[in-house]
Amino acid sequence: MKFKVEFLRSATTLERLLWRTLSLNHNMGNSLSLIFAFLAIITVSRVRKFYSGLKAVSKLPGPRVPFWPYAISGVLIPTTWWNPGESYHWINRFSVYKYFGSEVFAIVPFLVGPPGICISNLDVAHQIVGNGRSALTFVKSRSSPYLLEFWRSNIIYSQGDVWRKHQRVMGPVFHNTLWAIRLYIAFETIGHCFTCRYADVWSRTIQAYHDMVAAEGWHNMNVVDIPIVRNITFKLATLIIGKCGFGFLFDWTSQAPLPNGSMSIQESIRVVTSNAALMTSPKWIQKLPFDVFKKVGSARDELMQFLKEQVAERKTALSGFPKESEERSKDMFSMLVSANKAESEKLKLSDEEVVGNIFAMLFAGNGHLAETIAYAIAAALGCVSLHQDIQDEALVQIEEVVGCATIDDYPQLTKVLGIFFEALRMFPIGHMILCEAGEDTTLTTPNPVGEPGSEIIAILKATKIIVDMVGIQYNPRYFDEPEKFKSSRWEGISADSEIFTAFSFGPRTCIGRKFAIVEAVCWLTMVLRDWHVEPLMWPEETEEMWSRRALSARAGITLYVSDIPVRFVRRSR
Ligand code: HEM
Repeated sequence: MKFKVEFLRSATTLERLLWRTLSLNHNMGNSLSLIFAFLAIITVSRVRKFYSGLKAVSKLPGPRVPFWPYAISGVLIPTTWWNPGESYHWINRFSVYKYFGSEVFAIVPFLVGPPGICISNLDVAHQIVGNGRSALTFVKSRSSPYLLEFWRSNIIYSQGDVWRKHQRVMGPVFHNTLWAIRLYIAFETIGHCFTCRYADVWSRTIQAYHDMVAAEGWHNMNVVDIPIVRNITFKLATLIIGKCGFGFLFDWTSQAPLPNGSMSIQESIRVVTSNAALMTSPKWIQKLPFDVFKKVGSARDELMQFLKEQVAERKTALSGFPKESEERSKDMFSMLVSANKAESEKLKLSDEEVVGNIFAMLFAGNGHLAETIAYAIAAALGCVSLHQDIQDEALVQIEEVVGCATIDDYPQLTKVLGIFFEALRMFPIGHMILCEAGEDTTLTTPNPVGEPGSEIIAILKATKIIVDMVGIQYNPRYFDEPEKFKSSRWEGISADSEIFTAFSFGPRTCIGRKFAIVEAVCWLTMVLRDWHVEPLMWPEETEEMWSRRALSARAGITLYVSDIPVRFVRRSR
C-alpha cells in the first residue's frame, strides 16, 4: 500500500496509466497482461531513472551499467564487462581514466542504485573533501544504511555538528592542538605528554619486533619463509593498537581473554574485522542460522560489553589516586575518556558514543586501525622485496642513524618512510572516499594535461561522488611511471605533508596518520636492518610471475592486499 502511494506520487502520466492497466487486468485475472503491464512499468521507470541519472551527472562519459557498484547486487556479482563491481577502479587503474579521456567520469546505472562520479584529480577532490565549501554541499555517504546502527554515532560516519562534537573530543588524543594543551593543563596529574604518545608507539613497536623474533623462533634462523605476510603484520598491528591505544595487557604470544567470553580480545578483533561487511548487512541476514553469523555476533557483543566496562573502569581510575591514574592515562582510550570528561556537559559524548568511536576506529571506516596498518606494511614488504637496491640504500641510512634507538631518529629515516609511502601509493588501503552531493552544485574540472582551462559541470543533489584514491595515486599528472615502485619520489617530502594523499586530506583527514607512520617506519626499519626481504617464489617462477600472483589486491571496505609470500634472509654483520 505504502509503495503504491509513493509510486503514484512520483510517477509520470504514462506510468500512472500503466498502473491503472495493471490494476484493471489484475481484477480481470488476466495474468499475461498483468505480467506485460508489470514489465512495462518497470521498463518505463528504469528508462526514466536512467535519463534522470544522466542529467544528474551532466552526461559525463563513463560506464552505463545495470547496478551501482556498491549496491548489494553490484557487489555480489563479480566484475565483468557489464558489471563494474567494487574493484572496478582498482582493476582498471592503468586505463579507465585514459579510456574516458578525463579525470572525472560518471557511472550511471539503469536498474539499481544512484548515479555517481569518480574523480582522480586532486583539485576536484579538494573541492569535495577540502575546506571552502559549505559543510552541506558534499556530505560523507554510507555505503550501507545499516552502518550507523551497527557502529553507533562516531567520528567516521557522522556529519556537521555531530562530527565536530566527536572531533573536539577525539582530536586532542591524536594531535597536539590547543585543546590538547588545555586538557593537559586541566589534568596535569594525569596528562601524558603528546610526543611521548608516539614515543610509546615507537618503543612498543621495537619491543614487539624483538618479541616476534623470539616467539617465532627466528633468532637462530638464517632464512625465514613467510607464506602470508599479513598474518604477521596483523598480529603486530593488533598488538600495538591494543597496548598503545587501549592499554590491553597482551603480547606476541599471550592472549588476553574477554572477561565473559569464550574468545580472546585478539581473536574477537580478528573475527569482527574480517567480517565487517557481514556485520553491516541487513539485520535479517545477520539472523540467519549460520555458525559464522553467530560467532561474529557474539564476538561483537562481547567486545562491545567489554569496552563499556573499560570506559567505566577508566572513569573511576581518573577520579582516583593520581598514581593509579597516571598509569592508566598512558593509553589513548584513557585519553579519550579524560578528554570527554574535560568537555562541558553540552558537548560531552555519551558512554555509548565513546565506545562507538573506539569500535568504529577498530573496525569501521576503511577497516581501520589494525587492518589498514597491517595491509599497508604487508604491501611495503612485498614491494620492496623486488628491489634489493632500495633495501641496501635504506640500510645505509638505518646504520647511519645508529640503531633506531628512539623516536628522535624517526625524521632521519627518510628512505624507510619513502618505501612505506610508495607502497601505500601503489596500494591505497583506504581506496576511496564516498561522498554525496547534499544539494545541487557544480564542480570545476581542469582540462587534460597540456590543454589549459577548465570546465564547470553541474551535479544534482544526491549524486554519489567517489574520490578515487587509486585513481589519484596512479594519475600520471602527479606521478611519472605510476606503475613503477619508486620510493625516491618521496625524498624531501615530510611525513606530515598533504602531498602524500593516502591518508586523505582536508578537515576530515585521517587522525591516526602519525600513529600509523611511526609504527610502520619503526617496524620496517627493524626488519630491513636485520634481513634481506625477498619474494618467496614457487619453483620455476620468475619475479614477474610472482609479482602478478602475489602483489595483487581486491577492493572491499578496504583494499585487501593478497597473501604476499616473502622470505627473510638474515643479513651478515
Ligand atoms: C595505514 C594506515 C591508515 C590508512 C591508510 C588510513 C586512511 C584513512 C583515510 C583514507 C581516511 C579518510 C576516510 C574517509 O574520509 O572516508 C581515514 C580517516 C580516519 N582515520 Fe585512518 N588510516 C590509517 C590508520 C588509522 C589509524 C591507526 C587510526 C587511529 C588510531 C585512524 C583513524 C581514523 C579516523 C578516526 C578517521 C576519520 C576522520 C574523520 O572523518 O574526521 N586511521 N583514514
